[in-house]
Amino acid sequence: MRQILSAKQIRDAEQHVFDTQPDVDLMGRAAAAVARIADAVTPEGTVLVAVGPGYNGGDGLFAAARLAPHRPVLLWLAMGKAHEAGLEAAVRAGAQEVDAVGAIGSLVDCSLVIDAVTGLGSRPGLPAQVATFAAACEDEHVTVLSVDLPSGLDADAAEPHESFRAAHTVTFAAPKPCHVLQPAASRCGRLHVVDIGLDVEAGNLRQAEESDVARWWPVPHEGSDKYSRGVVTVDTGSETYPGAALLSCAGALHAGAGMVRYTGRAPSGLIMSRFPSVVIGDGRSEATVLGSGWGDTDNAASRVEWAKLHRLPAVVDADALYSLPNGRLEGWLLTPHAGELGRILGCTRAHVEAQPLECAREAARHTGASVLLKGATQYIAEPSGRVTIAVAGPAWTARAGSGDVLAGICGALLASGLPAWKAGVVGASIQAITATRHPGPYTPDDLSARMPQVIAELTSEL
Ligand SMILES: NC(=O)C1=CN([C@@H]2O[C@H](COP(=O)(O)OP(=O)(O)OC[C@H]3O[C@@H](n4cnc5c(N)ncnc54)[C@H](OP(=O)(O)O)[C@@H]3O)[C@@H](O)[C@H]2O)[C@@H](O)CC1
Ligand SMILES: [K+]
Repeated sequence: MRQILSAKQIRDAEQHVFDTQPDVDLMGRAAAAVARIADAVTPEGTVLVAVGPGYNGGDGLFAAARLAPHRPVLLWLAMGKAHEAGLEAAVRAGAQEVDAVGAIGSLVDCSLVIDAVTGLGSRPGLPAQVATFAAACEDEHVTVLSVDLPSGLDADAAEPHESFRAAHTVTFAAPKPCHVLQPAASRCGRLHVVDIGLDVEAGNLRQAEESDVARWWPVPHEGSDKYSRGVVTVDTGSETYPGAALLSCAGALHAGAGMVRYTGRAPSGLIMSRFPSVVIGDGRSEATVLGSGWGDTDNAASRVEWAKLHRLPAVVDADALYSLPNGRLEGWLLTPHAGELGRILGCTRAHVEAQPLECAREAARHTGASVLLKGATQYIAEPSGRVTIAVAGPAWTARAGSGDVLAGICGALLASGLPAWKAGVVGASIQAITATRHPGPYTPDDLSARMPQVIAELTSEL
C-alpha cells in the first residue's frame, strides 16, 4: 500500500528534519536523484533546465551542477529570479544561461528538458512565457523530466490545469494526489518516488498495489466448501436489460464465489444457458448484488429494503442507488459512477469529477456504507474518511458492462467475508490488473473470463 501525501504533510515532514537534523541537505539529496534519473532517461546530449524562483528551481540548479561536468547543460531562469547558491553552483560547474528565445530555439538540439519551474509551491497554471515554452516542448517532442511535479499542476488536486506534460516525474518521499488522480496523473508520465530521508506518517489517502490484492485475495483452503467460500445472491438485470444479469453473474463466478443464486427479473433460461452452475431462486447467502440493469423497475425500494431487513451485506449499483433505505448501511458497498454519485449528493457530475475525494467521502460519511466511485481513477471511501485508490488499469475497460461485472466481483468478495471497503478495493483492482495483463478491446465478459488465470498467477506469486 502506498501512502499518498498532501503538500502540507510533506512540508511538515521537511520542517521536522530542519528542526531536528539541521545538517541534513534535503535539496542536495533531491538534486542528486534528479541528476541520476536524468542520466538514466537520456544518457547523452544537451540538457536544458527550466528554473523557477523557489526551491523547486533550486533542485533543478543543483542537478544541473551535477550534470554539467559530463554533458552540456543550459539554464533558463523562467521567472528571472533563482535560488542563489544553486545558480552559483550550476554556473561554476559549466552550465550556460540562455534567455526565453534561446531556450525555445535550443529545444531542437536538446535530448532532455528538466522542468524545475514550480513544485509544491505551484499555484495552478503557468505564466504566459512558461506556457509557451511548455507547449514548444510538446511540439518538438522533447523528453521532459519534471522535478516533484509537472509545473502548473496543483500538488493536491486532480485537475490537469495548464502544465508541463512530463515523460518522467521525480518526486520525493511519497506520491502526492496529482501523481495518482486522473486527469492530472496523465501529465506526470512515469513516476519515480525517491526517499530523501523524510519521516512521513500515514494519512487518510493511499493507493493499493498488486501485492495487496494478492495478499487479500480469499484463497480457498482444504477445509473450504461452497458455503464457507461465500454464497452471493445476484438480483440484477431486467427484461429490458437481461445482459446486465449475465455480466454480474460472470463477475461473481469468475471471482470465485462458492455459489451464485440468481433472483433477478431476467429470464432464468438465459442465465442457465450461459452459467449452468447458477442456482435460480432465493436461499441462504452471505451477500447480495443489487441494481445493475434494473432500469426504472417499480419496486426498487422494497428490493433494497429486503437486504437490510435480512442484514445481508449488499453491493448497491446503478438504479438501486436511488432507493437506499434509511439508516446506516454498515457493511454495504455502493458503486456509483460520477453521474450517479452527483444525483445521490444533489450536485452535478462535473462537481464530482472535480472533487472526487470529497464527494466519495461525503457519501460514505452520510450513508455509513463504503463507496466505490468508478471512473478513470477508482476511489473507495470509508465512513471514517479514509480513501484507498484501486490499482490503476488501462482505459480499455472504460466501456458499457464493465460496472455490471465489477458489481458481481465485489459481491463475491463481500460474500467471502472481506469488509466492504476491501471488497471494493480488491474488486476494482483485479479488474484493472486483468485488463493490464490482457490489453486490447476485450468485452467486459471476455475480460472477466480471463480473471481466474490472473488471480491464480497473482496469488501464486506470493
Ligand atoms: N518539501 C521537501 O521536502 C523538499 C522540497 N524540495 C523542493 O522544494 C519545492 C518547494 O519549494 P517552494 O516552497 O519554494 O515552492 P516552489 O514550488 O519552488 O514555487 C514557489 C515559487 O514559485 C512561484 N510560483 C508558483 N506558482 C506560480 C505560478 N503559477 N506563476 C508564477 N509563479 C509561481 C511562487 O511565487 P509566489 O506564489 O510566492 O508569488 C514562488 O516564488 C518542492 O517542490 C521540491 O522540489 C526539495 O528541495 C527538498 C525537499
Ligand atoms: K516542476
